[in-house]
Amino acid sequence: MSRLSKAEHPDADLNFLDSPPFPEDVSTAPLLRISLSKLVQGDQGEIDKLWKACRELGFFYLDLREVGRADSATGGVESNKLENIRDFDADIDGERLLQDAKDLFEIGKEIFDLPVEEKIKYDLKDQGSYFGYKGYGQGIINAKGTKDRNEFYNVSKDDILGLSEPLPAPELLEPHRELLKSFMQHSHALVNLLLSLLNRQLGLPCDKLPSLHRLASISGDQVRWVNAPPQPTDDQRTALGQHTDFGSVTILFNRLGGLQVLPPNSDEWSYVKPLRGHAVINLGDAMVKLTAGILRSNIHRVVNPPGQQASHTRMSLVYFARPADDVILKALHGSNLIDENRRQNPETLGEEEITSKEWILRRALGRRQGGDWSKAGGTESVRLET
Ligand SMILES: O=C(O)CCC(=O)C(=O)O
Ligand SMILES: [Fe+2]
Repeated sequence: MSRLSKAEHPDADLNFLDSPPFPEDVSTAPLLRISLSKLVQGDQGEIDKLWKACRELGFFYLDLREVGRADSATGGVESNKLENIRDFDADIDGERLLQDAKDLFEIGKEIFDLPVEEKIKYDLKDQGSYFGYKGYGQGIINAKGTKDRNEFYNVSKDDILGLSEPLPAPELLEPHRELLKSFMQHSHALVNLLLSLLNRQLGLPCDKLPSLHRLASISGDQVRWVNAPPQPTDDQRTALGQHTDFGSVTILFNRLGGLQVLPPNSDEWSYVKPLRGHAVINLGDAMVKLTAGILRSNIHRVVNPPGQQASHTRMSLVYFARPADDVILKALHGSNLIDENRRQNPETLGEEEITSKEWILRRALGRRQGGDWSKAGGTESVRLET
């Protein structure tokens, strides 16, 4: 684990050294930078920043550097500092997550390098599943049915943890199941830390949000690699159409730019500049529904990388945490803040009885070719003032 002092980690050092630079002259979104190290120490100022980020933009950077297993297991996340954080604290390890992500980027390249005939064997859409492969142009980016410009490979958490039958997968993934497991466990530990902190800010009964997201519950949690080769300069379009994420918390590792958000009260897309040593974290629709709109799931999309990065293949790695399959996505009881918001906004929020599983399937498959776009919408319309 690296043990560099802050002085050796100046902010100027946040660029990826092996990629062309992110341009200076494009507008970037004002994501707050939150320190995992401070969160695990229970620093109230940092927790306030997290709360603000989750309410206002729904996106933030999490600085994962300098947090190793030892910090969380012994000194950092002590139960007297952060109640509710017990069973998963030993898995909070930012440095390990960064290393796993780096290793998984290499595996991602091998997967996408496979011949298309091999990759499409793992497209499981016709079996009603969103796990496995989605080919280039097999998703749609708008109501007109315009094809996307990327490919995905999705791996189910339940498959890797042995909670469900293994899905068909390329042979080259087999030796890397332990790596995937480690990445999933460490990502999930972060998710639970964030959910515990939000649970407290919301005034929910102890452990409510984490209890809907147990690592061992059957859920739609998944790792996704996204791959987008450079687009011709005279024919560029959105690679991944604008959307909100379906689930609860998304942990995203990016190296090249291209991700854009539409900040609240703005009609201009802004880039999210990738920062070394950081993950980009965003909340999804489930958090909006469970909190009656207190938390925000912001619209985002992916375009061709900007500036000198445009001629490079863009790959990203994502962990999507979602509520357990059987959780009904309705406002939770037991928080005055949520009750108040529900009372104030009864018609915007709706109270549809839909389980997490149905919601994800409807949204994910609605954005595939031949899917029902009209049913693929998320919580974009829930735009409450904070
Ligand atoms: O590739 C990215 O930066 C974002 C991907 C994304 O938004 C998604 O897969 O939901
Ligand atoms: Fe997304």
